[in-house]
Amino acid sequence: MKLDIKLSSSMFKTLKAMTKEQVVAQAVKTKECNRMLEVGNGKGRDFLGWLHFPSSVIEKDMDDIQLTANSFRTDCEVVVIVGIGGSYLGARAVITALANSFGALKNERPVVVYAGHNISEDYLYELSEYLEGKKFGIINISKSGTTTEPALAFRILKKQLEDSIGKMNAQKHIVAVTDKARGALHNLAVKEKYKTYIIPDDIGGRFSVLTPVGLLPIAIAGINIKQLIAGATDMERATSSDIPFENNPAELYASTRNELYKIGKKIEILANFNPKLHYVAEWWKQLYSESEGKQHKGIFTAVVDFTTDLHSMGQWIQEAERTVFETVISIASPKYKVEVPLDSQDLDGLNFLSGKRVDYINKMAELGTQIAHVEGDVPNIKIELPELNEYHLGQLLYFFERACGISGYLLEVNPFDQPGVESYKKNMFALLNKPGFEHLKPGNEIRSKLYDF
Ligand SMILES: O=P(O)(O)OC[C@H]1O[C@](O)(CO)[C@@H](O)[C@@H]1O
Repeated sequence: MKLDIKLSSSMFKTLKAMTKEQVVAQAVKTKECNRMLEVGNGKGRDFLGWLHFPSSVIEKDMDDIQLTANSFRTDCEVVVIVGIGGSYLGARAVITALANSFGALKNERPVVVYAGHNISEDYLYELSEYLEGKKFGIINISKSGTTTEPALAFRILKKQLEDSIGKMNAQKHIVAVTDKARGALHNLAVKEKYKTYIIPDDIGGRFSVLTPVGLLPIAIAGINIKQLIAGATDMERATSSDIPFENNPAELYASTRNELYKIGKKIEILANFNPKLHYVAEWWKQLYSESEGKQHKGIFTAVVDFTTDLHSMGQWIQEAERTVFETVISIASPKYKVEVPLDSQDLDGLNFLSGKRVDYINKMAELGTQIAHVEGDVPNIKIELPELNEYHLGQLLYFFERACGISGYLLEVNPFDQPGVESYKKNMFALLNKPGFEHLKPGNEIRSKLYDF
């Protein structure tokens, strides 16, 4: 088996703040954490379904997802993916990475748009306005089935679709992805006879991209889900605890970032040099911050798109508090070729680059950034993908999931819960007078200090 994602062989030189020996010294403990995932005797053990999910996905299930996707591709000009957090970011990550950046403007169909990931009235108005008169479908994704943001968006979009094509036809253009037995979305889907896909009980939202949660929207966007799963399955094998520590990318990454955390590098910046990776980073941000940020511990996760953000965050990264390290996702070969043309007048002074590929210039920017940041005491981990395609993206997603589980155990937290997310929800429900939450209403005195409404 070919393992295509590699952590840079010069990684230990670029850590600067610590040595290879320091990381290798954690091999035994890291492997123990990886085994805890495999044996299922660690914290959050009821949520380990993602661990062997890629290798257990059956062809028949993928074919069924593909069939549903094909019917949406044929029938719809626009498909709205409704969801938030882990019920949306994975799909958006893969679709943004692999679809043409200007597909919608080139009239490629269906256009995939998103809703339910915010509570903006203006966003919903503009979305409804855009959908007016178009053939559209809705994929509504929520494991709990009760999350306010997607439930609200779905209620509005469902009405628009029913008003436009009638209730019976609307039923054929709505799919629910949710729990097999519980939650408002499950009940609604049964009542309305929607086609439904199940999110397994033992897979939490942020670990669900390789289940129907991610696979259905990704297939609707015309992306090969079998290749995605093939990549993830190979990475499942490559990160098993049987693989020696120094060849095991998930163990190496988990161990390195935890050692950096211990020496005061409290912030991890995930950087890319290709805007197509922006949502992969957003997905990673949720994965690691919800998994590790608890008990007053955990690395703070931040995302930058380079070179864009070198012209904004670059200053901070180079010279502010030395509490950051950087993980760079690098794509070895781009899909297309663009060369800098020769200009006889050279008014812009760029002829020194003529004949060079744009990617070569980008790679020099990447190397220059790595050298500058390492010299500025920002340790640098590089994750290299040979190219941006379904297979390597499948590898990358699984790699991050596996490393996240290991890393959470190294930090001695439960990487599979998110109790802190409930606090804002409780206050919001109380403020909105949701039945059952009245007693939690923040006191008027505190409210008057905080809010002006
Ligand atoms: O799929 P659901 O239940 O709507 O949850 C969406 C997201 O909300 C959270 O529960 C809290 O942010 C995440 O863990 C999850 O990914």
